[in-house]
Amino acid sequence: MVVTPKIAPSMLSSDFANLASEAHRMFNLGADWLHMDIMVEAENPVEMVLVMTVEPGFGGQKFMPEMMDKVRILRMKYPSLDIEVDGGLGPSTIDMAASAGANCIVAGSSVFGAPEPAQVISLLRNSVEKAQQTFIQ
Ligand SMILES: O=C(CO)[C@H](O)[C@H](O)COP(=O)(O)O
Repeated sequence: MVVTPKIAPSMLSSDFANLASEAHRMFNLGADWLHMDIMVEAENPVEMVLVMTVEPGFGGQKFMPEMMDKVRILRMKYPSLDIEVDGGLGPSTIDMAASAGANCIVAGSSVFGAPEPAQVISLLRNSVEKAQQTFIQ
């Protein structure tokens, strides 16, 4: 079973005064999900694991490649689990996360700060799909 790529622009990087239009804009540009930092208590079995690739709390931080070991181990053990990475992801870092096995990509500043956010969303998705081809072979 191959998990599908899910690209999730982080609303932390959006215009908070216009959240509804920012959300519509991202979906219209090709986003699958929107990422919002909300803490809740979970009672359900695990559906997705999030590996933070920056310190939680704010956008625009540097990607931590050392977190990819966790992603790799999780992907080896759980081939059909949604594995999300969050922080510092964009065109220059996505291949590290995708090749480690992440399929859900949270990206804030690289999407909201891009002149063409749709191109970044598409690039992130393509990178995950391309990496998944190498897993299948
Ligand atoms: O949840 C977050 C921090 O807690 C943000 O989603 C994360 O930092 C994404 O921002 P960027 O892509 O700019 O690093």
